[in-house]
Amino acid sequence: MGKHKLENTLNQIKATGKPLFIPYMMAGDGGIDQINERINFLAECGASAIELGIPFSDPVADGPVIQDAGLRALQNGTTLKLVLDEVRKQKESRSIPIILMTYINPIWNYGYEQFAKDCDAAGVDGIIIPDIPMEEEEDIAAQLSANGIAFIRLAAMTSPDERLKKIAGMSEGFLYAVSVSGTTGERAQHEENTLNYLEKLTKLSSVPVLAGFGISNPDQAKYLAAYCDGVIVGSKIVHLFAEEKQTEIRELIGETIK
Ligand SMILES: O=P(O)(O)OC[C@@H](O)[C@@H](O)c1c[nH]c2ccccc12
Repeated sequence: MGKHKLENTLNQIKATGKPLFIPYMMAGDGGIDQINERINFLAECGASAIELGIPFSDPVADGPVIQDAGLRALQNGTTLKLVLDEVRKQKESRSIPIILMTYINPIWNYGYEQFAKDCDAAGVDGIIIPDIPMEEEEDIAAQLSANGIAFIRLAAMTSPDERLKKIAGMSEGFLYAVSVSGTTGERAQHEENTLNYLEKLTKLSSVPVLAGFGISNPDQAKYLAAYCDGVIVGSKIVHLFAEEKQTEIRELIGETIK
């Protein structure tokens, strides 16, 4: 058994032989009252866990689709506090792990210790912070660890092997293998060396490895998932929710994990 519930849940799904599928959704896009509704919908579609984005004014890793969704969410008055309140309401009835994706600035404003406690109280299983370098993560890592929350690390294709090894060894819950160079968003195809990179990370990592960035259809998802444990899909899901194309979301997830 792994140290975190998130890792154990993902490993149980992995043991069924199906690829893991983690959809990303922007909290507050479509309204704050849609947060729990969309989480339930994605769970019912067969998602393995949910990556829930906290909108932020300066989202350096986000491509245009997610940036726009973040703007809409901010205009709806979405804040980290409101999202945690919503997620907490559903804690007892929720059957799927929740991972928060937030830049470090909103966590800093909230206070590291309070943030970690409130995440735990809301039943948040893991955290992704894309803009904190490994060298500066000690304080937030300590608070997350004290509250049993998995700190998911991001691996980059441009990192040398030594660094990848270190990141893979540190990641909790799963390892996020960023599979393009650049920001989030749909891509027609992935570079050929992505496959070697995923294979390498899968060998290095003791937690599940999921590929994310640039994936928007079941063929791409299955192609990459054959070299790791599963995929994360963001922009495509965000885009389909914004157009209220829930049926297409169901097909995308269903086709990938079938
Ligand atoms: O949108 P894409 O290309 O499908 O990529 C997933 C991504 O959106 C999601 O995981 C995410 C959204 N914002 C991020 C910032 C950093 C890392 C990851 C993310």
